Amino acid sequence: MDICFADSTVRFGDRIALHPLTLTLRERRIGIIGLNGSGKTTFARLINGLVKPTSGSVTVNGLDTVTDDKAVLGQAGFIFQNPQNQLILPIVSEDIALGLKGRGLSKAEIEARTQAVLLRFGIGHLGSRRVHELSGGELQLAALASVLVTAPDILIMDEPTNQLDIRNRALVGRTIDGLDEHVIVISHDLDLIADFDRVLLFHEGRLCGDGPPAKMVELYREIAA
Ligand SMILES: Nc1ncnc2c1ncn2[C@@H]1O[C@H](COP(=O)(O)OP(=O)(O)OP(=O)(O)O)[C@@H](O)[C@H]1O
Repeated sequence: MDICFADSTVRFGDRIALHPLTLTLRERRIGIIGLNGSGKTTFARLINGLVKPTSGSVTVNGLDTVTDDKAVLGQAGFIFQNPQNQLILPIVSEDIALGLKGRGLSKAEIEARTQAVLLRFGIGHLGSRRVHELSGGELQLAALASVLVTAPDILIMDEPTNQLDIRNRALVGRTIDGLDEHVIVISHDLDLIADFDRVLLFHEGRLCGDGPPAKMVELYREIAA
């Protein structure tokens, strides 16, 4: 994985959501922390092209998020804060299979891959369930399966343990630990990112810390005080 921000900025009208930023990300587990409104989601959305830089550029494995936007979406999967908004078909397995449509795969191959990804996350029993009946933890795992079935190199998760109880937080944490993919996680749950390789700290639209988790959490507590 190679994600490069080159003097990238984001403005929404008069508001600067992200001040000029230049950095390269290569680590397998990257956490993003900071106060509400500090620019974390904007930064993460730049990676898969959901937000385009107002100036500067962002490239993912050499692909530009503006000019190669479709290819970038194939490299970087995004799991939104509310996974129920992401799962659009009523039945879990139908939703997972949806990501594989239009790729020239046979029906049998789509079914096999859907089943394989459900088993990978230990949620084979959820395949035939209705999305709106799932618990928060089950929804998070179903969303994970629906994104990872398309085999992205990078997975970006926006507050994956938000609204989860202590048991489901641990489950999602263990699941992230076991993933082969590169993972970038935005989180207010500081335990979740405690063992990550690198943590980025945002404040008022600027990257104000970049380092190991313990150090960045300490700096974050100073900023928040
Ligand atoms: N589409 C948009 N239009 C206008 N302003 C926006 C838009 N998206 C984000 N912003 C603004 O940009 C700033 C950064 O927002 P962002 O969502 O990136 O913060 P965040 O750190 O992810 O916050 P939180 O922890 O609350 O989710 C905020 O001031 C926000 O209001």
